[in-house]
Amino acid sequence: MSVPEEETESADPRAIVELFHIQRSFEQSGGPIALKEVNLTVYPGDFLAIIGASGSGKSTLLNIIGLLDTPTSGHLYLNGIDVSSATEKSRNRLRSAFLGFVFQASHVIGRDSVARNAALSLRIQGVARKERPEIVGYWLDYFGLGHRASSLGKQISGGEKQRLALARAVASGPLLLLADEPTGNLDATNSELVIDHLKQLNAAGTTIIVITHDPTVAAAAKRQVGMIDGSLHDGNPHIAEAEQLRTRREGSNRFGKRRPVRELSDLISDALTGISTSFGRSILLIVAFMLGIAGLVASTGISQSAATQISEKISQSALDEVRFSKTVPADSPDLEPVLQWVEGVQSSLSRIDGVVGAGFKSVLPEKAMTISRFSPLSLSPLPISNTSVVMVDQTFLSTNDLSISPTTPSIFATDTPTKAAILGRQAAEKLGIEPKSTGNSIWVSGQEIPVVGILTDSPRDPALESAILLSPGVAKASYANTTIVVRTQPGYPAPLSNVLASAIEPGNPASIKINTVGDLRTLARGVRSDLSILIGGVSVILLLLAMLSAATTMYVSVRSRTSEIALRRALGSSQASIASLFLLEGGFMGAIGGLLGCAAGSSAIVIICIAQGWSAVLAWWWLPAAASIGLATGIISALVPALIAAKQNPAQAIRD
Ligand SMILES: Nc1ncnc2c1ncn2[C@@H]1O[C@H](COP(=O)(O)OP(=O)(O)OP(=O)(O)O)[C@@H](O)[C@H]1O
Repeated sequence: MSVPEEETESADPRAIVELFHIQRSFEQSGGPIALKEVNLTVYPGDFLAIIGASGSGKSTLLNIIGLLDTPTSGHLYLNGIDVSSATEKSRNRLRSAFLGFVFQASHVIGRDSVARNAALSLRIQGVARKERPEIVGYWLDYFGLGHRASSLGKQISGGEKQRLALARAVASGPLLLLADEPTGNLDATNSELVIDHLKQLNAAGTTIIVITHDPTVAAAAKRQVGMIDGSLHDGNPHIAEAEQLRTRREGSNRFGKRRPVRELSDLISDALTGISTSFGRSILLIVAFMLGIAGLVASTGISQSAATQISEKISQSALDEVRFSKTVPADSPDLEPVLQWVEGVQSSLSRIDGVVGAGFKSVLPEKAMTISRFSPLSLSPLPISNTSVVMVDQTFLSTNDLSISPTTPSIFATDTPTKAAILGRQAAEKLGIEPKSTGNSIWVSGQEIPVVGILTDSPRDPALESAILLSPGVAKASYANTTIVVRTQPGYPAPLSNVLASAIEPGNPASIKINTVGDLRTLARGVRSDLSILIGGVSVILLLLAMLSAATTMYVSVRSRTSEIALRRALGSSQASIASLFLLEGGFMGAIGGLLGCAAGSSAIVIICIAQGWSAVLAWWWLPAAASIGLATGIISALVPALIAAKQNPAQAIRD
């Protein structure tokens, strides 16, 4: 923007507003040249009416004087300061310190009280909380609204709203009051009231520029200028007792100079009011965050509880158990040689110090046999699935602390040809066999096998409670995963694991794979992390969905609050404080969702653990962690809506 040197020098130090060759063109956005070479000087104490036909450029001029819009070229001075190229930040500060606005629409915030609406400009200006009631009280009384102070903005009449807009505009003590069609929406009586108030304010020292179609308003002003097609007519400077009036601004000056204070509590209370206004919308968002975070908490807690459970059981076995397995060649799947090998191993182990007993366990692949409750000949078989089938021997049963009802049967010895089955508690349930009933049998690959007992508890190997245990000989073949579980005296597993392989297979110790409990601990950790990855993954997806829906809802909310945002900007709110308002709203909803999610997730953990008979793992720090995650996700989802709100053009938004 280039301005001739002499014009810059000609700035009149007594003027409150000076415009030199101001142009505003909307040609780039397909619009007209709204202002052409406008020159205007306004002195303190002036009451200037700008009159003109619709579309002549009045609002554009007022927006430029009010620093809501920038001219395409020309120079603008406010109170002697060249603001033509002022930064966004100083324009905000100048608006808040020097200017008051009244628009055709009163832009009263319906959900806030009348007093809170009137205090908006003071909050933005940074007037301390404790000083506000006196100022607000004075101006509400001045405009005849003292008795409505605690009513909601939406409860007062149109005339009262416009007087409230006047109170809000002058409460911050502006040097210059800009009014854009202030009586445009009012009936004759209310228009008269507003005109009287404008006159009184001017008489008390407030400089006023009003744009209007209304001849009564124009007549009330001390000076009128016409606007035709973007040019001012009779816009010559008119000095109105400038020096006396400069010192006569009674109402605005009565409260003296104030040091601005940024009250965080204002931002917080604005954000909370925003949340409570659209209560239903806020509740839905909070529930969305709650579900995501409840899932995260539950996944952490359930996987930790499960892992603790497994670890406890493994720790029990840690002191007195070694497992080893031998790979059976795939081309020799016959059971007989395996059983002979097991017997040989058992007899050599019985000579080793510290060995209490060595049981045999072979997990049979599900596909190798069909299991059903009834004879496949009498009924079409309804094979059960997802149940592991394990072949075990007598020693395994007696050395693994199993609780079997009615009693531990002795017919599982490897040298006894008897075929029998013991059903894990959960497998019996699946097959429809009552725990206390006797004389049952099941069908395994077409042969009837009597059920000799129900396994009610297996603390060392909990997986057996959902398995079917068969005696040796039921299956025709053995399979690759045959394990010998050696129960030792306490403290023996470690030294034994070093010597077992060569004691059993002196010729080929490498064919024996020893599993110490340490390996199982790694397995338990693996189980825990797999479980938490699975549940945690689902929760993260839930949380992302919550963020997406929060972002969409907040975007809609920004769109519906255009007028409020524009008003705040007009009163001097910075882009950053508009953005922080929405970020804080998102953050609050996220944090509340996080706290509720923590409560819901912890309850889920407790319920699941009680049902499983586990001890629940809960930690106090989940509460602050969940609140922080909620806060962070809430803020992240509010980012885009907050940026959109902050970037809103106030001049455009006021028109909308
Ligand atoms: N953001 C914009 N983009 C394009 N054109 C615009 C924009 N703002 C204003 N205009 C145009 O500039 C011209 C002047 O508009 P302005 O609103 O200042 O007139 P006005 O005298 O205040 O009219 P009214 O009395 O009806 O409010 C109009 O032709 C208008 O369409």
